[in-house]
Amino acid sequence: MSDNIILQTKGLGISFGGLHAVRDVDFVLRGGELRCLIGPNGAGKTTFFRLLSGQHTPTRGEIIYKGKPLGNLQPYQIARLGIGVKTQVPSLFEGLSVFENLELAANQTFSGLEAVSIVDETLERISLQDQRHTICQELAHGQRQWVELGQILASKPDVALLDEPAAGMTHDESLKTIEIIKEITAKSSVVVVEHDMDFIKLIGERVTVFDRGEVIADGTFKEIASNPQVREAYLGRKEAAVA
Ligand SMILES: Nc1ncnc2c1ncn2[C@@H]1O[C@H](COP(=O)(O)OP(=O)(O)OP(=O)(O)O)[C@@H](O)[C@H]1O
Repeated sequence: MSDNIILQTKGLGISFGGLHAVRDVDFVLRGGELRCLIGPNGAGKTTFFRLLSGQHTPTRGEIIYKGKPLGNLQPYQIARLGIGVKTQVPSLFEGLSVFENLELAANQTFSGLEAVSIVDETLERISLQDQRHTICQELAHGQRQWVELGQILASKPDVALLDEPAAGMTHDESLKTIEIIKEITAKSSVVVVEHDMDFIKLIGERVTVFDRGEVIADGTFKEIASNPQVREAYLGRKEAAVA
């Protein structure tokens, strides 16, 4: 892997009919990096995320993971290669406990006592030690999101793709979520897709901005917040201004 690049796209694109939802995207994620993807509604963030996770097949370009083209793999095959995904659609086993859900995730990579010890450690990191035997369907919204992030923590993938991990959370829950994401980054390179600017500002890491399917800016939050093209992309759609 040159320059510690773990995941890369070259000229990546997908069209739906005549609409270029993602167009000619060159993207580089390095080992240990936490990258945020933002953009106004319809910018192509989720579509790009789905291309990376195998939920969509590119119509152009390629995705290179650990130096090799991914090809047209199914999501489960991509997961087996070490790319963990948290989508907006809940993926918990509702009738199982928090512990059991985390154990299933840990067992993707670890077994026996090691897996159990990783689950214990994960319960602490997501602050749900007291809910270890609670059935997931009884959890509050924020806690469910944390169990899903805990599944990523427990399986320790090489790359973690997180789509709107703080959706529907209170401010305090979002702060806890940022802590968990930083814990994930200790073991995995992470991509976070998010439309909430305050959340991105609080994460305080490098940001890539999408608009109309293309990358229009890349840099620190401060850099992208003062970028005229980024401000135009947001303000032009009468959405929240970049703070
Ligand atoms: N399966 C699909 N078929 C047709 N058009 C699609 C499909 N998925 C996405 N699109 C279109 O592609 C464009 C990009 O959508 P996408 O959901 O990726 O944007 P986004 O940046 O994630 O926006 P949001 O923040 O609103 O979720 C939009 O115009 C959307 O309507």
